Amino acid sequence: MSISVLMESSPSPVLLRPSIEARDETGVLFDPSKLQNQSTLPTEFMWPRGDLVHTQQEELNEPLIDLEGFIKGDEKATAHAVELLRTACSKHGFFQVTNHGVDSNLIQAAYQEIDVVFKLPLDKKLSFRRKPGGFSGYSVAHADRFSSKLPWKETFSFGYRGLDSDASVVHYFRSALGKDFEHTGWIYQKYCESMRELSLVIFDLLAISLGIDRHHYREFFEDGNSIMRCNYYPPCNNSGLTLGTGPHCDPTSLTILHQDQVGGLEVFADNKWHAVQPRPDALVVNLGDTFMALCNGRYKSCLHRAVVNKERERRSLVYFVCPKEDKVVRPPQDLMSRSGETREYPDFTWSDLLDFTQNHYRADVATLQSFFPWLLSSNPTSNF
Ligand SMILES: C=C1C[C@]23C[C@H]1CC[C@H]2[C@]1(C)CCC[C@@](C)(C(=O)O)[C@H]1[C@@H]3C(=O)O
Ligand SMILES: O=C(O)CCC(=O)C(=O)O
Ligand SMILES: [Fe+2]
Repeated sequence: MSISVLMESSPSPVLLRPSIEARDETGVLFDPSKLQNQSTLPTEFMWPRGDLVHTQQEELNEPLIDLEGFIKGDEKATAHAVELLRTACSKHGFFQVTNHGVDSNLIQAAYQEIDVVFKLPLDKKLSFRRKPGGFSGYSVAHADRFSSKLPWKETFSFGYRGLDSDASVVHYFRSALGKDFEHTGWIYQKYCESMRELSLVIFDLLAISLGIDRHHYREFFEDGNSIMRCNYYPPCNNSGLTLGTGPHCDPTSLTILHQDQVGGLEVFADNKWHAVQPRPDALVVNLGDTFMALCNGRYKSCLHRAVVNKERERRSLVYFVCPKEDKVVRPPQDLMSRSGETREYPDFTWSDLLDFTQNHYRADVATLQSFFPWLLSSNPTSNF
C-alpha cells in the first residue's frame, strides 16, 4: 500500500482543516516506512528556522526530585522536595522524579508494547486511526489534521478514566485493535493506573508548595479522565529541518513522560532550549496550561519540543492528566484570598479546551492566549 501525506490546495500552518479520509484522491498520504528512506524532506515536514533554533550544550539545571521521603512521610525530605519543586515550577514548569513508585518492569513492558503497535502493517494501524474531532487512535504525522509543519512522528493515543473499575483501557484495545491485543491493553491499563497514583502524589506536593490545603488538587483530579499517548519518532535523514513535536505547552494539567535512551526531549528555560538527558529511572514531569490556570499563573506551563534523530528511532510514553470534562477550572479560594491576587484567567472547562485543541486550533506555545478570546466570543456570559 502506498500512503503519503494528504495535500490540500491552501495550506494553513496553524488552523485545522476538516479531517479527510486517509485515501482521499485530493491528496497524497505518507507511508512512514517509505518516508524514512527518502533523501529529501517533503515540504510539509519543514519547520521554520525560528522553531528549529539549536539546543544549548549546557544541561538544564533542572531538579531531580527524589519522592521516596515524601511518600514515606519524612518531614525533612518533604520540605526539601517542596523547595525544589517550587523553584522549578515558578521558573519553567519542569522537573524529574525518581523513586516514584512506578515499577521499572512495567515501563519496560510498555515499551515492548509500543513496538507491537507501531510495527503493525500500515493498513492495520489505519484501521484504528484517530476519528475526526476525537483524540483516540493512531495518527501518521497528524496529516489528516494539518497541512504544514507536520511532526515527524506516529502517535497512538487513548483515554483513561480515573476511578476505573471496568478496565476501560483493555476494552478500548479489544474493541479498536481486536481481541489479540488484550495483553497490550492490560499493560497500558496497569501503566495508566500507576501513572494516576503518581500524579495524585505530585498534586499533593504541588498543593503543599503553594501553601493550600494539601488534598485540594488530589480531590479536584481524582475523578479526571486522562489521555495516554505513545509516540514513535522514525529516524530522519533531514533531522535538522523538521521536528518530532513542535514547540508547545501541553494544554493539559500535568504530564508524566518517559523517554527512551535515544533522547530528543528539549525544554525552554532561561531563553534557551536545553536537552533533557534520558534517565531510565526517572519520569519527566511538565506542568500544562490547565494547571497554570489552576494556580493563577504562579507556576509556568512548560514550553518544550522533541527533536528527531538521523540514525535512531525514538519512543516516548506520555500520560496527560486532565480534569473531568465538565469541572470548572479556577484557582482555589484559599490561594486567592490569602494573596489578594486578581484572577489571571477566566473560568473554563477541560471539555472546552480539549474541543479547542482538537477541532479549532493546533496546540502550540500560545494555546491559552488564543483559547480565551475564542471561549469568550462563544460564551459571552462568562464570568471574567
Ligand atoms: C490535548 C492534547 C493535544 C495534544 C495531545 C494532548 C496534549 C498535548 C497536545 C500536543 C502534543 C501539543 C503539540 C501539538 C500536537 C498536535 C501534537 O504534536 O501532537 C498536540 C496534541 C494533539 O492535538 O493531538
Ligand atoms: O516525545 C517527547 O519527548 C515529547 C512529546 C510531547 O511533548 C507530547 O506528546 O506532548
Ligand atoms: Fe508535550
